[in-house]
Amino acid sequence: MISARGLRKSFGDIEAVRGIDVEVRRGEAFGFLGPNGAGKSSTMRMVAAVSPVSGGELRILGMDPAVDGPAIRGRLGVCPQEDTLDTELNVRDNLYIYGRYFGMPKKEVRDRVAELLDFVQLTDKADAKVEDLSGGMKRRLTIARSLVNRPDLLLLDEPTTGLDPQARHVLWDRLFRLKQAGVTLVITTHYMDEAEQLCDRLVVMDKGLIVAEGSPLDLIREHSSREVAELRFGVAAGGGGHEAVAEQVADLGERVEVLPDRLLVYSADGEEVVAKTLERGLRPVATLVRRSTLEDVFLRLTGRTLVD
Ligand SMILES: Nc1ncnc2c1ncn2[C@@H]1O[C@H](COP(=O)(O)OP(=O)(O)OP(=O)(O)O)[C@@H](O)[C@H]1O
Repeated sequence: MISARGLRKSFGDIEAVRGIDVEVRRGEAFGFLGPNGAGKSSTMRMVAAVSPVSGGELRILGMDPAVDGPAIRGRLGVCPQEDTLDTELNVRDNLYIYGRYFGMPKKEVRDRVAELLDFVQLTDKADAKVEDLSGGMKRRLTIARSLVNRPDLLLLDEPTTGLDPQARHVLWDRLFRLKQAGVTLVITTHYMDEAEQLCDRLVVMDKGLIVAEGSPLDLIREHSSREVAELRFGVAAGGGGHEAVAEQVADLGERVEVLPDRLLVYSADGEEVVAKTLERGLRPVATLVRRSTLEDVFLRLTGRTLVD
């Protein structure tokens, strides 16, 4: 569906995307995971054929965006980072106008709008003003709008940023259903839980480059341990702070990361790390044992957290 080789994007001196290779296959949910400024949106805008490629090669649905931009845009669904709904129009008309824009006959658009309102669970809001919708409803309406032309490929730029947990879950459920219906999804996110929930495969981006690629599970297996023991010490406990304690527990795991407020000890058995820490007379004020996540993968590969 998408094939990129050495893809680049520059804005003057700023190199937002510095040569990336990506293959997105039909029917998969593919993610671009990375912190703010990693180059995800810049990549997405090139894939949406709305921002010219600065270097390398890009094919979308087998076409070259420099030549076939309008044809590509006609077959894509795009859900941008910011809602760009028409606040003058009600919910139904936001979809209707969009369908007409694609040149669909009136009757067909009306049927499609009804179908989409049902899909995004906004049928009872059809006559409501956009400004009266919650953030989650607006996002769902934006997704419905991006589906008007029955795209094979749907691009979602940070679909759940700013939504509360419940609204995020509702949205994830809708996206999951789209995937089941055979729509290829490309998602950018800086939420590792979103990437884990939705993506079959993903690339981890940092500073315009891809630093890792694979399924969420493979990436975790490859770059992290099974479990992580998080140890938080009081300021006085270690004398030299978490750095000093880190040296005393370094042999308990495969690796230790020192964050400003806690230590992360990577090991196959986190409970054992906690037990041995206590045996050594160290007294953390809080402990937590959890499984490794994509956040740990990102920390391992870049030395930073996704929200840095
Ligand atoms: N139109 C633009 N003009 C100048 N610089 C830009 C432009 N768009 C993006 N950039 C810069 O390119 C880099 C990558 O930005 P981009 O928006 O692609 O990252 P991102 O991973 O999507 O981050 P975010 O999550 O904040 O959207 C950043 O340094 C950004 O400031």
